[in-house]
Parts: sequence; C-alpha cells; structure tokens
Amino acid sequence: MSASIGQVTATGRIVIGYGSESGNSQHLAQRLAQEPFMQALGERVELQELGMVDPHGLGVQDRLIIITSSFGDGEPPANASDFLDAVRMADVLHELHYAIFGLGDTAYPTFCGFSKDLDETLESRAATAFVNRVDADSSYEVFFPLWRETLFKVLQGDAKAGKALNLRVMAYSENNSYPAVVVQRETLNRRAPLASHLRLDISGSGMFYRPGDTLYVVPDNPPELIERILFWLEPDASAQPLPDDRNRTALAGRELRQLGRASLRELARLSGNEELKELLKISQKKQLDAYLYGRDVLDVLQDFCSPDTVRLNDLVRLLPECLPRAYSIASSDPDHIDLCVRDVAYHARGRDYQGIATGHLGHVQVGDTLGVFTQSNPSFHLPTDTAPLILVGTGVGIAPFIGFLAQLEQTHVQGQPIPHTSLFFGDRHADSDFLYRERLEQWQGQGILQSVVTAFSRGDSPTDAGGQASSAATATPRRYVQHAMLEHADSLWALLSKGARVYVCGNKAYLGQAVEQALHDIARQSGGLDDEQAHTFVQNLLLEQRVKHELF
Ligand SMILES: Cc1cc2nc3c(=O)[nH]c(=O)nc-3n(C[C@H](O)[C@H](O)[C@H](O)COP(=O)(O)O)c2cc1C
Repeated sequence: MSASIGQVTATGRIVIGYGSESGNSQHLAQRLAQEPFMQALGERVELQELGMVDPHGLGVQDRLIIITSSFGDGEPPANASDFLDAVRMADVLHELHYAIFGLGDTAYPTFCGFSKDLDETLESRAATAFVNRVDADSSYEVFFPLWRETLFKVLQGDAKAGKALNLRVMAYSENNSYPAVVVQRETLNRRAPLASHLRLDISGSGMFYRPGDTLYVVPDNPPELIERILFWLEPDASAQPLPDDRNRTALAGRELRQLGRASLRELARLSGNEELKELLKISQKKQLDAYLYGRDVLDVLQDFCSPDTVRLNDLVRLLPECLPRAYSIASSDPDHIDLCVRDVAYHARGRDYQGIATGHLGHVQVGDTLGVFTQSNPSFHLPTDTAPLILVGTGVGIAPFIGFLAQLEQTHVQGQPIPHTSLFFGDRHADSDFLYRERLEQWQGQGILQSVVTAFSRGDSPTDAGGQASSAATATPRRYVQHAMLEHADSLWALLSKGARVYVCGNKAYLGQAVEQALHDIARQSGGLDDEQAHTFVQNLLLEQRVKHELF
C-alpha cells in the first residue's frame, strides 16, 4: 500500500547503498539521505555500505539507490564488491528496483567500469532501473542536483522522468576522439599573428566539460611539410607515389614537431652523426632544447642525417603518433566548445613554419570536422563560493576567462550571487589586439565583470574597457599586465584581503613569475608588509591554491 509523505509518494523502504574508496560517493549518499524529501520518509530511508545490502532482501515496493565509484581496472570499491558477487550469483531479481549514480574518471580506460557492469548484471537478472544510470566524472557535483531532482520526481510518481534522464559522460580519448563539426569561425584581431574564435558542435556527444577544462585536438600535419620530408628522402620520386605508399600515408599521422629523445637517439644511431650524439648527452640538455626550439624533424634530417641512412619506413617506425594539442576552453555551453586560437607561423632558415595543430586550426572552415576530446582540469575551475576573482590573462590566455565569465553570466541569470570579478588583460596593440572587447564590455554593462584593465605592450595608451582612462595615463612602450596590476595595487590588496583568488593564464616563460612578483610588490606597497612578510604572503597564496596557473 502506498503512502504519501510530504510531497513524495513512496511505497516501501528506500535503501541508499554507497560504494566508496576515497569518500566522494559516501559523501553524496549522506547528502542525499539528508535531503528534506528523504528526511520526510523517516526510518524508511536506510543508508548503508553497498556491500552490506542484500539484493534478495528488497521487495517490489522498495527502492535501491546506488551511489558508487569505480577503482582499479573498473573494479568495485572494497565496500561494494560483496553486492556485485551476490547479484552475480542470483538467478533472478525481478522484484528489485534500482537507480545507479556512478562516479569515475574518464582518464581511466574502464571509465565507470564497475557501475556500468553492475547495471548490466542487474538488468540481466531482470531487475528494473527506475532511473537511467548516471556516468559522472569530476562533473559529479554538477550532475548530482540534476539526478536528485529526477529521483524526487520519480518518487512522486513521475516514472517517465527517470527514463528521460541522460547524464552520461562519454570517455573520448586520443584513440577514440569525437568528430566535432566547426560551426563558427571568427577572426578576433586585425594584425598578424591572427587570433580566431572557433565554435565546435558537441551536442549529443556525451562530452562534458566545465570552464577551465582543456580540449585536445588531434591534428593533421601540414601537407607541405610531408611533401618536403618526402622530397628530402627521395628527391626523384616525390612526384610519383612511392612503392611503400602506406608509409607515405603513415608519415602524415606521425609527430613531426615535438621530438623526443628516443626518436632523436634512433636518428643519431641510423645516421651515425657524432654531432647529434653529442647533443643528446644529458650534459647538453640546454643546448638541445635551444636547438629544437622552433625546429621540426625536417631540420633534424637536414642538419644531421643523410637520405641513404634514414629511409621513409625508419621515420614511420621511430616517430610516435602525432600528439594531440591542448587548448583552453572558452565557453560554458553544454552543446558547444569554443576555442581561442592564435596562428603560429614564422619564417626561419629559408622556410615557412606553422604550428602543427594551430596551422591545422588556422585553415579549418565552418563545416569541417576536428577529432577532439576533453580533459578535466579541476584545479582551474571556478570555486563554488563568492570570494572575489582576479583574472590575469595575456593574448589567447584570455580563453578560459571567457568560459568563466560565460559561466558567471549563467549563474547570474539564474538569480544566484556571483563574485566580484576583475580582469587584467595584456597583448600587444590596443587598436588591433583587444580580444573579445565587445563581450567584455557587455559583461561589464551587465554587472558580471566589475573591471577590465588592459596593458598593451607596444606603445598604445591603456584604457579601461568601460571607457575610463586607467590610472596609467603615461604609458611606457613596454607595459605588461604585471605593471597594470601594480597601478591598481590598493584595490587588488583590498580584494586579496577579502580572500580573492587569482587565476593566471598565458605565457609559460614569464607570466607566472611576473604575476607572483606583482603580488609581492602589492603586498609591500599597499599591504605595508616588509620583504619577508610579502614573500610569506605570496607563498601562502600559492600553498592555499589561491593563485592558480594555466601556462603554455
Ligand atoms: C587508484 C585509482 C583507480 C581508479 N580507477 C578508476 C577506474 O578504473 N575507472 C574509473 O572510472 N574511475 C577510476 N578512478 C576514479 C574514481 O572512481 C573517482 O576518483 C571517484 O570520484 C572516487 O570516488 P570515491 O571517493 O567515492 O571512491 C580511480 C581512482 C583512483 C585513485
């Protein structure tokens, strides 16, 4: 006999079984048990380790809610394995009604292996899923409230809601990338190197991301580079297909730019070149790095090898597969991924060079397809509290901040509080390189972004995106974001004193250090700290992860 409790029409017992190694699933299970609609059911809600649940002990009126992670090679957590064994041993469990929320990590080949296996095994024993299984990765905090709402609806009697739920992260990877279609392409600046905003359609892919995450693009090598290498290998045969045409095609999928020691060592062995062998000595690491900077495999072949010692099939064998390239995601929309990509093109040693993936992305057009997969980057996500945010980005390092601001806009539209946010943006020329200026001004107008301070290094006067002249009316020809931060030392100190977090994205060579130095100087100048105290202050910010870097 069913009984109506509060708004929930429940029938029998509700057993929440958790399988957890490091506590995430247990914590979610406890939170679920504390939900008012569960609390209203009183003693009929039971919270247990999943391994303690007897699948035969649940009647047709009862509901089993499973929250579990996967471990090892898609194995159950220790406190859940007995349940899987019991289900496997059962002939039929047709009275059993269950819902599974699986936690996992797409970095593991058997993503949510245990929860998927459990779902399949239960189904094979005629048990009934009353809500579709959830496969969550680090997104679980986003999925959990959506799943809880669905559970609530189903327990109220809306059975269809459980069948309509679709919260399954798909685990794409280098070997299983998602073919995303380019649906928009816009040039963001007017001076080379050009920066572009690309929008990829991922609707229906099961790919899930959060602003701050990384998109990997599986690139195609530039055809001109392949042709040049083939010409170097066999100058006479480049016009006609070679006998080993498969190797020719295979070369297109090999890593031609980021050369590892193993490949170089093999080239040194084949060529017998003493100079290359010398460069590969551990003591020559700096010299090797300096040599490789801006060079590719064709340079190495030309500089150290001869075509009679290195053949096409050797190259195909010794070079690894083309490595996917990482890009910060510049959006917060479940159906799209936006990227902000700058051309890498230069002329050196009589040749035109292109970044491998960036060259590829530089040419893709609307309608083209790119092989992509995402990687979660939890240390660069927005926090859940409303402590102020200080965003410091240079060039295309603004990309993740566009994603953050889009996320804050969504939060704001939902009527929830958002943090006080300041952006410091640096690039070269104010007249051509103020990436996303209009969107930033719009966000300022909407009260989503409180201030934008720019630093254009090539002699243009800095302005506030809101139109106000910044305090640095007398700009020096090389004014960088760290200088702009110092000009706003007092307001930044006030924000830091309120617990602000600092997100830094841009050039690996100098930005991280420059911002840390700026924070040190701000602590001295506006916080009145001495040198040692300022040093400790910055170290603490780093230790507490209140300064977060995404440098490339
Ligand atoms: C050693 C180790 C192995 C893991 N193996 C898997 C795995 O095979 N498949 C998967 O999806 N997740 C795997 N994970 C990720 C966990 O399932 C994920 O971190 C989950 O949120 C942990 O939840 P818990 O704290 O409730 O155990 C593994 C994590 C660790 C630390």
